[in-house]
Amino acid sequence: MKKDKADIVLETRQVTKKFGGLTAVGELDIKVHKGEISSLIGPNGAGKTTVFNVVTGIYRPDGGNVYFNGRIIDGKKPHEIVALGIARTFQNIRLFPDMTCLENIMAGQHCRASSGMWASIFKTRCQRQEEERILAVSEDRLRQVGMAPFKNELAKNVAYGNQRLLEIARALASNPRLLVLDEPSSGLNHKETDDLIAFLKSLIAEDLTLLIIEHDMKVVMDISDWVTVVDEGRKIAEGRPEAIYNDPLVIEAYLGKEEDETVTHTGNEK
Ligand SMILES: Nc1ncnc2c1ncn2[C@@H]1O[C@H](COP(=O)(O)OP(=O)(O)OP(=O)(O)O)[C@@H](O)[C@H]1O
Repeated sequence: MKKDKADIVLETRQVTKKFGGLTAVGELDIKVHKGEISSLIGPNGAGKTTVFNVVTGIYRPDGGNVYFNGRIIDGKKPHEIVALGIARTFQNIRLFPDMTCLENIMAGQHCRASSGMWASIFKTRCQRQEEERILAVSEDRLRQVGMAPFKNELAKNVAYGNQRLLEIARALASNPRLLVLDEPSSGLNHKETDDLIAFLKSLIAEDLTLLIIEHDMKVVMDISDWVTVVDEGRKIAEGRPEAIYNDPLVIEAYLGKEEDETVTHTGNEK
């Protein structure tokens, strides 16, 4: 299927990020199309998380640009990028363990109410409305990921799979157009992974676009419309999942790093 240029939500053009003498990402071009699930895959240390950190404003690239809906966004601060419509989750769960599930989602949203002496002493009407809005959105998102019954549970007391869902709910609460997920299935069992896949696919129906780092090839094959493969910071392949799965360069990149045991080929992926 031919891809329409006008549908590109996110694009990196010649993005480079170095750490001292190490080029973690080198002259990387990736495109993410609207309404699709794109996966970024590659062996350990290939540069995937660094790409995410550049896209979400944690790092400024040393070269190249990042475009979101046609506008350059590199150099912007992480919260500015969230405000533009990109939300993310992290490889390692980053929740507030001693806050409830609902509070975790609420804490992820910035109160935009006016500040100042009077506003800080008396809650202004505007502030109250903002708090009510945040509460409603947070409850909605908790419901959406099926975690409404855990609303008042401390985050540290819910199952690992639910903690991952909670992070996604928190990202969704900022009402993104692009959701960027770093290894969302990591640590999940088969049932949780299947549920997650179904849930992520359902987000596409909501007009969202997804960019995912994923190590489990079964998940990649099942979920992706488009796959970009990086190795040592460089793009080595991109295409539909079936083509990627059979690409000799990709197979070599993974087999060459077999000891990493990062890719789970089950044989049922096709
Ligand atoms: N803050 C940093 N300082 C120095 N080197 C870094 C930093 N972040 C990443 N690197 C290095 O950059 C390279 C790419 O790392 P990155 O985490 O982006 O890879 P990855 O593909 O996400 O790996 P994994 O699959 O293991 O998470 C690695 O060699 C890593 O050690």
